[in-house]
Amino acid sequence: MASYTDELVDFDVALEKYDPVLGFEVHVELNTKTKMFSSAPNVFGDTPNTNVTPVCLGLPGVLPVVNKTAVEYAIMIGLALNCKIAETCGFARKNYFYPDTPKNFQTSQYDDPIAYDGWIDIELEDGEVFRVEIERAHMEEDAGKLTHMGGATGRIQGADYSLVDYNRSGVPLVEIVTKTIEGAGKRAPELAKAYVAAIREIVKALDVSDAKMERGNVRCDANVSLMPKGAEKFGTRTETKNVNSLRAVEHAVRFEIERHAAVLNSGAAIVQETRHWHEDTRTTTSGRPKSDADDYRYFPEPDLVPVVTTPEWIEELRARLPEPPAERRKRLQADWGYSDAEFRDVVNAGVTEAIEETIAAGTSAAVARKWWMGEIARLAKNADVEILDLGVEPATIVELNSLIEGKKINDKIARQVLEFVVAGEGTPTEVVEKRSLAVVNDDSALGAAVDAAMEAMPDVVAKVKGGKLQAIGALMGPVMKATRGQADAGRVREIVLEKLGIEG
Ligand SMILES: Nc1ncnc2c1ncn2[C@@H]1O[C@H](COP(=O)(O)OP(=O)(O)OP(=O)(O)O)[C@@H](O)[C@H]1O
Ligand SMILES: [Mg+2]
Ligand SMILES: [Mg+2]
Repeated sequence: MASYTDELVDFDVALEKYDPVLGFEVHVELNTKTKMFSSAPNVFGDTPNTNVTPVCLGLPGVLPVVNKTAVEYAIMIGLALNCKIAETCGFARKNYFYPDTPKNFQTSQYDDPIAYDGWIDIELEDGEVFRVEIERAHMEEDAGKLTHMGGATGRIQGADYSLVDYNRSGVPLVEIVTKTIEGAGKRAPELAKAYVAAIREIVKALDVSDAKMERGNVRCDANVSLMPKGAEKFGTRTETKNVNSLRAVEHAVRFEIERHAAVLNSGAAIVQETRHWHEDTRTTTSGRPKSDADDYRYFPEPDLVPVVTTPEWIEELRARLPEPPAERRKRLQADWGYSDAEFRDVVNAGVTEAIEETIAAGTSAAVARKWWMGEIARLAKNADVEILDLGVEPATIVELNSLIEGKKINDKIARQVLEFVVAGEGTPTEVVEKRSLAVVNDDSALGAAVDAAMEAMPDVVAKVKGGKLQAIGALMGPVMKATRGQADAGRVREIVLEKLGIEG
């Protein structure tokens, strides 16, 4: 048994002595209507054990059938990752015993993955583009979901009993495996996060997965090892399983680097094993030992025919690929004329599509950003929800903007109108009507308010008469008050000048 230490070495100190090597296995759940090898529905969140057929339960005598759409999605993922696509490939049985796998094997691919030898470019914060090479992307099926109940910690070892939901059993997966990644140095945690974010972005853009990490649609196993600087041979890796958020991927890699360094510094050896990630303590704990040649007793699946891909089919699928997300982002930023910081904020706020739709519906890029990143973001923050969860439609922004441009309301009132729209009071135009919020620019109403203000402030009037036109500003307060903020300021100024017989 290996010796462990709870000690950690400071990250920067660790990296003075060691070079990290990384490798990622990302499982992507496909959003096909049915499962990988059966007609059971592939739906998240249904009552446990309702979306199951004898095939996903592995009952005796059943025969699997490959889901063609799942194969197409796997090919599309391969193409998006610049992989070669196999002309023929088959499935294999990966044998292991665990209650989440009723067949006692997982149908996967072994030495002939559908896609192999690819790469993606990852842009790091320092602007450097880091190329991550893809070893393979292969098809397989998901296991059922175990929920560990009771016990002191609620974790596997501490649980009193476990529940299993086979709805997830047989859901189509694509596992994307990177080659070993060297040279990231201190940027290893950042690269880990950026890599998984890029994969998520790609499968989302392809629309082959719901890509929600919190639902487990995209799950990352992070392999980490350290080798002394200058060494040629890689160190022993650990594999932290099922890291399910971008932040967690970053933290898990960082933690393992700090932990490996401490173990190595103490003179002990790293044990090749799986590790569990704990979000609450931001630490990993030991899972099960795992050798490279883990004896899964892989053998070809006898019940499935090989998958044959024709060049025509592949080209047809290639034609379905969307613009690569990274290129799309560059194009949008250039089209919209946003600074790097402005664009980054928009991306981080998750409103890129909303802004795109708002512009398409008829506003300038500047106006779209002003609303989404300004007032809408503020309302979302106050309500403690995501911006998109407020449910503001691009059409609402276009309507508000045209009300402003048509001088029907001013900016300040427009912000109030938006609040009422968000509260469900109707469209901007309806709110303006219902609440009588339109700008007051008819001269009789404004004239009376101006008269009252001038009468109340004779000294201001004297200054204006004396040529200090900027003193008119002082009259604006009472006029706005009299019109509940709805006066057309430009028209007020004109009326004052008219009344005093001054040429504007
Ligand atoms: N010394 C190492 N340090 C860091 N990463 C490594 C090292 N050796 C291999 N890796 C990476 O670990 C990952 C191994 O994934 P792979 O799916 O091939 O095998 P596995 O983890 O043994 O099997 P399984 O799919 O059953 O988990 C790859 O991304 C590989 O590049
Ligand atoms: Mg693995
Ligand atoms: Mg793997």
